[in-house]
Amino acid sequence: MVPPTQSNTIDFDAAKLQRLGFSGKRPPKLRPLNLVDLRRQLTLQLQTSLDVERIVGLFFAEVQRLIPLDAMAYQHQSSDLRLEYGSRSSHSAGYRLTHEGEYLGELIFRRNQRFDEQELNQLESLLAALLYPLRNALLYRAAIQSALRDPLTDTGNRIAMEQTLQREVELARRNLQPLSVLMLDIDHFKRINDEFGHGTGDEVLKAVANTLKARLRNVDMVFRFGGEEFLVLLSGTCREAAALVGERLRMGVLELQYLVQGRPLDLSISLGCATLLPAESVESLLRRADNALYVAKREGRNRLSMAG
Ligand SMILES: Nc1nc2c(ncn2[C@@H]2O[C@H](COP(=O)(O)OP(=O)(O)OP(=O)(O)O)[C@@H](O)[C@H]2O)c(=O)[nH]1
Repeated sequence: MVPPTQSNTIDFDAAKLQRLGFSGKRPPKLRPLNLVDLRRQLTLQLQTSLDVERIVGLFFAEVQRLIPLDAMAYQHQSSDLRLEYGSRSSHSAGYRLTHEGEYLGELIFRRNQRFDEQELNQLESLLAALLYPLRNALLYRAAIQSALRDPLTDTGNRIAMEQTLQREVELARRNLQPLSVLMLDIDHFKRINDEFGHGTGDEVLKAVANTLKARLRNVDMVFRFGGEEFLVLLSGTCREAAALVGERLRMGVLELQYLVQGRPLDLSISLGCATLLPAESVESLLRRADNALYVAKREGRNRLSMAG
């Protein structure tokens, strides 16, 4: 398939920035500004986006209209954000950002030349323009992430699964790369619930999900899409490699030492594996994986079955 050359979507962020005299394709050197003008301009520009990377990148570029920098780093661990701009250099000025007591991350400015007192004061003044937009962008990011995650197992939810699958299948086709999926289900899970209660059932779900994540390279590709059903998306993975991953996951759950009331609980999973065929739809891929899972269950559970 040929990649689209034209898009009908409008990037509102970019359009707004352009109206404010700031386009993504910036000239190499921007006109210097004084502190008051730069702060005013920053306040306007930083409000144009809810994307943390965009806001922090914009801040780095604009600050240099007043204060030369070689690099800047930003991190916010709980949001899994670590951004680096420019190249490492010897001197640094670091700030712990907070807004009304709320932690907003750490920002470090770097340069080969020491920062003087006046520059530090100016940096602090400019940082004030960053706080509100950054806080809003972090909140937005958290909201998006929680809308796409299953809170019990901290894996992707069904919406995330559908979005990611669609995107990855299109990419696989465009780049002529293989893609496989593993659909898996905990064996006799109903018995665990019936015998030990739903609380224990929930804990078992978490333990299985953690085992899957620990045994996979890209933990963002695990989705819980039904009660005790998970999907593992393996981009760039052919049938044989997917079978190896499936076996690794099966063994991982089998080896899980899960104790209930001091007694070990025997846990196992059944898996169905399907590899994307040329021109195949997402629905058909999932159907084949589901059929393979059904075969694994029918043939005795605790096994992997490959779709034809
Ligand atoms: N604790 C808990 N149980 C759930 C959750 N979602 C679904 N279930 C239960 O999962 C069980 C699924 O049972 P079945 O579909 O019969 O499958 P099974 O007992 O695993 O049997 P096989 O799949 O055939 O091996 C049901 O008892 C559901 O109530 C959940 O979020 N927490």
